[in-house]
Amino acid sequence: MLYPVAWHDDRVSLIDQTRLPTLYSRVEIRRSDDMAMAIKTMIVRGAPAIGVAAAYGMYLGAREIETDDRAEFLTALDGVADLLRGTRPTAVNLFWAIERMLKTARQTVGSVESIQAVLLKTAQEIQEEDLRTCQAIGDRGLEVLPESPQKLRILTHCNAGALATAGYGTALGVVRSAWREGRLERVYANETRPRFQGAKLTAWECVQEGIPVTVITDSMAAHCMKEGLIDAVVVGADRIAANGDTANKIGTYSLALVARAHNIPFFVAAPFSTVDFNLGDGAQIPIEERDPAEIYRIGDTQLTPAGVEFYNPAFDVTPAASISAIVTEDGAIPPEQLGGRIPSQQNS
Ligand SMILES: CSC[C@H]1O[C@H](OP(=O)(O)O)[C@H](O)[C@@H]1O
Repeated sequence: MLYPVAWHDDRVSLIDQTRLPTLYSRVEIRRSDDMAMAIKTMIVRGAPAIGVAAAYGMYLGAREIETDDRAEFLTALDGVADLLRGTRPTAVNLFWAIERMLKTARQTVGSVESIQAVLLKTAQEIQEEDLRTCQAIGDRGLEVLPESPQKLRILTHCNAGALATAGYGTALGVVRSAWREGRLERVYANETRPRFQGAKLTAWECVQEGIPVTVITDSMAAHCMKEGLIDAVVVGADRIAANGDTANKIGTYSLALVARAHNIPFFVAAPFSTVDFNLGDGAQIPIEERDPAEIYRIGDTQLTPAGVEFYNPAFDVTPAASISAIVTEDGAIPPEQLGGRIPSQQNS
């Protein structure tokens, strides 16, 4: 099993996803500011993985606070939360994980040391919960994939795999479950400009497990669907509004429109924890804009002339009406029914 975030004795170990696929390496994180930087620079990325990393970042920050005074400790912990909140704005998992750690600290009676101990345990619970959730999503996805005598060809976008979660993956979790059950012919992986998460990360995960994978450029996806090469599209999510509108990697929206035009089922695979029931629709989802250098530079190669301007939104929002179903750990839900599933206390 692939774990992008792992706790070892006194530190967090992250797979450095900026070095894959050419180099598998792990970065050791001992401080909250280093964890914040790791999230911002996408050493660790993917909504659930970001939530797990932020939870450990909260513990690392709590460990740095040198006071025995409870009030002083909780005030300083708020500062750690602000540091981590400032990393990336779209993945809701980051924010609920931070809030859950803060709530745990406030509700824990006893010494600062005892609060710190509970915070580490809570971060580990968030990680373990996400792994179980992803495995459930993967298996529940089997219930909605097209029934076919032939094995399926599933198109996915970006990386919603083990690398983007505590392990196993959401969209790629569905792929893993289909592969395990002998229902998958191959994955078509959109390369996913500008950071190439599909070409670099999804393809790497598939190759590690012997899952046949065809990498295509984003601009080829519509042609592949039109040519009958794709049986289903399964993607992840960074934040889902209560009406089912879904924010995911830039390029997801156009995939959904083309899939619908060709009557190809389009599924979002995501844990309930990615649903932000505080947002009525997708227009309210904050969309991260990243460094334009991601567009104009690949390695040492400059792609554009001087004098041009850039626009680099990292996500777009797919309307609920373009989504066939949202596959959660509790099964597939028509997006329009999501609002009726508000949990008693979301991510408490
Ligand atoms: C399992 S959801 C992963 C989700 O996060 C990715 O974004 P990024 O690589 O920028 O963190 C992408 O939207 C994936 O679908």
